[in-house]
Amino acid sequence: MSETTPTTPAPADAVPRVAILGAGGKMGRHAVPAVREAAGLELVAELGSRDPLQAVLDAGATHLLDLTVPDASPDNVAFAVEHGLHAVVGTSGWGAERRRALEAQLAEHPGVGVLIAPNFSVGSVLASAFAAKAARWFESVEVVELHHPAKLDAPSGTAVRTAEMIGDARAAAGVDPSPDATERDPDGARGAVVNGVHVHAVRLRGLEAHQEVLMGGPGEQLTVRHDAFDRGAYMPGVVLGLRTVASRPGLTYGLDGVLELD
Ligand SMILES: NC(=O)C1=CN([C@@H]2O[C@H](COP(=O)(O)OP(=O)(O)OC[C@H]3O[C@@H](n4cnc5c(N)ncnc54)[C@H](OP(=O)(O)O)[C@@H]3O)[C@@H](O)[C@H]2O)C=CC1
Ligand SMILES: O=C(O)C1=N[C@H](C(=O)O)C[C@H](O)C1
Repeated sequence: MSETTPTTPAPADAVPRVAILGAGGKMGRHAVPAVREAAGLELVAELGSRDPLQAVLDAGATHLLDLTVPDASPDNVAFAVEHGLHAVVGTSGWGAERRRALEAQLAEHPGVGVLIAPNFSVGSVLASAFAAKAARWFESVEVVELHHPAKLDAPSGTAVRTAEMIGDARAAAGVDPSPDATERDPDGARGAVVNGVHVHAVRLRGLEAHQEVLMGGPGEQLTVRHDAFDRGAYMPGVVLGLRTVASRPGLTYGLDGVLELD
């Protein structure tokens, strides 16, 4: 076993030495060549569910890329933070409670950066930002996310993030909740309600990852739609996240912060 366990986080100007967790998964199989070929990044470990987390330290990694499953991701990230590794997280399922626990841990490890990116696609991040900007001007807003049937979670992390942004923007603007005359919904046909926004999840063979934000006012509608057809769409965001996370200590939630869209 190696003695290379870093306890001091790697500085922002050091070349990130990246361990990928979930390297054999659908995202991981794209991320391995993307990281390997990216200038200024070094791929030091490709790990799956059978590998112990210690293998990350044995490889001398300074950065963890987590592309696993919602049940495993919090422990993986906690392990990284505990050992002074920066982490970029694409795995979904990072609700407010998990993020609060992570922030508490990060407060004990100053200098460690974690980026949780519900979506690495620049187009998707822009679509959510546009929708959040527009939503205050419409009476009604609903989110529909559509994914492949192997997806483990619902609603998608992107839809949750989008609804959070929309609900926050509408609240800040003092907009009334979307009118909704449904008093009884015994079968849940109106979907989940996230931050006051109805979110609907479709799982369908043939789909990859798609989202529509439907906004309606008297006599008009605006739809903001994004489609990811291939997991290659996420790789520029993955690489950008790995290159910048060390310069952002603490928790960054959403690639929009990294793209400086505000
Ligand atoms: N942020 C974004 O832009 C995107 C996020 N995602 C999210 O990323 C996650 C992964 O998606 P996807 O690649 O499609 O999923 P897959 O099911 O294809 O892959 C998941 C991988 O995680 C591995 N794994 C499971 N548990 C562990 C563990 N404890 N330690 C290490 N590896 C583990 C599995 O390894 P093994 O095969 O060895 O069991 C598997 O290879 C999902 O949460 C998905 O929603 C997806 C697309 C874009
Ligand atoms: O599982 C997926 O496929 C995706 N997961 C992420 C999510 O939950 O939002 C990102 C994208 O939608 C693809």
